[in-house]
Amino acid sequence: MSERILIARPLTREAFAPFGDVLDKRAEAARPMNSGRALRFPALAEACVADTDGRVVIGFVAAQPYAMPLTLRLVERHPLGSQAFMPLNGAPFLVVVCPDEGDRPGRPQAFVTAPGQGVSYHRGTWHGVLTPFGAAQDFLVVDRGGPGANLDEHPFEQPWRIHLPDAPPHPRG
Ligand SMILES: NC(=O)N[C@@H](O)C(=O)O
Ligand code: NI
Repeated sequence: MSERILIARPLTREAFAPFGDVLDKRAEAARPMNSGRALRFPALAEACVADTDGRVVIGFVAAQPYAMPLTLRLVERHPLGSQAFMPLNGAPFLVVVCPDEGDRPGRPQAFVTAPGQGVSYHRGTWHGVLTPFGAAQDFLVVDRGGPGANLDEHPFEQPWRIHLPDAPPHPRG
């Protein structure tokens, strides 16, 4: 069976809207604060928890890079809360999401963030795990803490090979 190949495309708010929010201060009207010595971008997204036992937590992830093209073998979702990743450096990273089709992930969609962008997955969005490439990357993560099962995983019978844009699936020539 031939490989299933996907080419990632640049992340846009519109394309990502069914899956989550793009954290991008450029898309927000800034408000001056502290007597104008600082600018606040008030709400890039809203963190949510779906249950009273949950709470929103802020964490830190030091993530190792993945080789590209990525072999995507599994996606996951968090049914009890949203999950946001904001890189602490200006490097892009790979984001893979899937629509939900009858409680199973549909065809993946792959995106590459612009430098300085982060993402916040809506509660229950199927997504690949955090995927830096090229170099290790640190992230702030905002998601749900608390008791209960907040992780569903779905392994693919056949993996996907995900290529970065303008990286041909097969070398030319
Ligand atoms: N498990 C965890 O904190 N990370 C994953 O959910 C992920 O999306 O990378
Ligand atoms: Ni996750």
